[in-house]
Amino acid sequence: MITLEQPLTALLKQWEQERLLTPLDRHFALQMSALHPGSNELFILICALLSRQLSLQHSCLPIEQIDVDNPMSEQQAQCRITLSPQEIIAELSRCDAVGLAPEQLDKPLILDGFNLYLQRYYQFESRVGQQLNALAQPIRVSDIGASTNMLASLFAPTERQYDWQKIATATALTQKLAVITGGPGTGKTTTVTKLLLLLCQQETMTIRLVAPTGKAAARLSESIKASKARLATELAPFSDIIDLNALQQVPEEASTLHRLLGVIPNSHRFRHDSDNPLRLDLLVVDEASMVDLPMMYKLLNALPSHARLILLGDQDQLASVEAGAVLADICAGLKDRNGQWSMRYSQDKAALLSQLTGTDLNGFVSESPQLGDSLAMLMHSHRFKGDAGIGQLASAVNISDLAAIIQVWQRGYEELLWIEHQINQQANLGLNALLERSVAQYRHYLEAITQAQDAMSIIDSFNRYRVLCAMRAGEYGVDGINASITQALAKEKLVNPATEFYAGRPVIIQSNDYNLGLFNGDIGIILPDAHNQHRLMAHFVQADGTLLKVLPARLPSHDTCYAMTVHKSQGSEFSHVALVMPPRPSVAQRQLLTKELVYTAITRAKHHFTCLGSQRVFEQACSQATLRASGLAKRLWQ
Ligand SMILES: Nc1ncnc2c1ncn2[C@@H]1O[C@H](COP(=O)(O)OP(=O)(O)OP(=O)(O)O)[C@@H](O)[C@H]1O
Repeated sequence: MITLEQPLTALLKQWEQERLLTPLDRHFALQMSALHPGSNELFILICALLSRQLSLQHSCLPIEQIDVDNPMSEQQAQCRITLSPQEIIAELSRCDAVGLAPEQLDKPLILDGFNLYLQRYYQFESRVGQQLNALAQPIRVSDIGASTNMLASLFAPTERQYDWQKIATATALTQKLAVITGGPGTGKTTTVTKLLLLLCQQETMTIRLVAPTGKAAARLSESIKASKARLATELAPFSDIIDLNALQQVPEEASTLHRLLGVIPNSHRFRHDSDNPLRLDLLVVDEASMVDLPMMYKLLNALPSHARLILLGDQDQLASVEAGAVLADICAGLKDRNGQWSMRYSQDKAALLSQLTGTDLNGFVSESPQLGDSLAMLMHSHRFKGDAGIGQLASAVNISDLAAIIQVWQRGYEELLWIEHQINQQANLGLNALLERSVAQYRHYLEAITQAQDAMSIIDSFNRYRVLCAMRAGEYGVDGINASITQALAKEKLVNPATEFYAGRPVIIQSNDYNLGLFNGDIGIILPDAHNQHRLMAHFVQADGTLLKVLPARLPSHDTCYAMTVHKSQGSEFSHVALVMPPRPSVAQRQLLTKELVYTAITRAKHHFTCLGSQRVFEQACSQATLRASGLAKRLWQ
């Protein structure tokens, strides 16, 4: 069944030392074996593999994907499974600890076809699938003529064959669940603002706006405010058809998902759940790609049965930090075999949308539309004009087109800068060049502090530039780059890092502190207090745009933030982004370097994108797509 070069317990220990397993993975496997006496070595190995899958953010272990000749993918292949996947399944089915879905759900492990789950993750995934399928139902439009007129006023005719923003608005108007996806600047916020305006004209409803992090919530508030202001002017000529007073009912304040659901201190549960549903009629969730599977489960459970749900996000961005890739799974059914996106409507939906938008959508009718009626994709970026370097680079990376990527770099756009690692015996000249540029960029906000400018404008100035790293640890990770930038700034006498908290030190919060109102990912700067110049306070801009001041000693766990991970940058934008990729990544680091990571970093930049890297590593990263094992796409699309 399994051949081993050493006893399995010794191998597990060795794999932990080699970092192929986490201590938790090994303990989980041993604990499962202790709880289920008589379990064989195959079972223990499979438990370790399953736990490792979860540590790597997969939702399950697809048995077919186990490399039986080298299940742990270690260099010396000291373990072999002598069974086929079918035989492994048969063997697991006989284990007391394994239940077969959908009947035996009271066992710690659940086998669903070829996928093995921890019971909790099976519950998350199957319930999220059920809830999304149940939500994806049509809502009757009472006056189609009036809605058609309003849509025509909201969206000026375009030269393009399809106005996807208009189609997305019509989709969300007529469907209880709407998922509006698209890259940066494709108009997700503009579209949702128009939709909310339309709905607010038709009925009074309680609408809530949320995002996964405080930063993303603050950005959503800002975008909705800006979008409302633009609409008020743009739509003035149509005031006979559209009641612009309804714009006032469109909310501007966005909160975090945690705050919406109501955190219970020291508990994984929230105040709102199926027994105590949220009090709202419509919920908009921005940056939905950041929402992980357990969070989506809790959110859907707390949604009242009558409520509409609108998910906004970019399905091509990095998947959530925790398990799952819910948004990508929701969108998966729209991708054909060649990787091209295409809509997938039922006959009725295509007819209704065609009528409402005046665009013939019958070419997108599918015999098995599944979730397709709830999906809308915005395919045209208004931020990156067709010929702009950042937009072109992002698109080429997104489809892993190496020839196009090289061409974009070679065209020499002013907004793109490539810095190659140049390591000699003394130094890395590439790194030095990046540090020099970072000093020049950060100099602006640090000089603003000496000029005693107000905290808001200092924070604003700081937020124009950011260094992003692929990982935390190491010389080219957040830790190393932060140390190097601090040193470079100190050398220029722009900061004095002699003490832990010095004027100008930017900090990023690493955990939630509900009493202080500070959340994981919040970024602030240590500055002299305006009321007492001798006292240093950490200054943060909150989701509602107001300033929060906290005594540095009271800050929850935090780090310096001249550089931050690409993961933590999701939901933020900067005028200038500099991405640092390691020159010689280890095997573990190479797994992190994916096209989604590079794409997310590039699309955080509004005007300039710099990359410190080596061409080979950049190309390898762009060729590697994130794969998250999950059964959700199948539950939604088959
Ligand atoms: N149909 C349009 N025609 C012209 N400009 C547009 C259109 N839609 C959006 N824009 C502009 O494009 C910019 C981005 O729009 P918006 O903020 O709605 O996009 P988004 O997809 O939400 O962006 P992000 O990725 O930043 O969240 C805004 O300046 C907006 O005014």
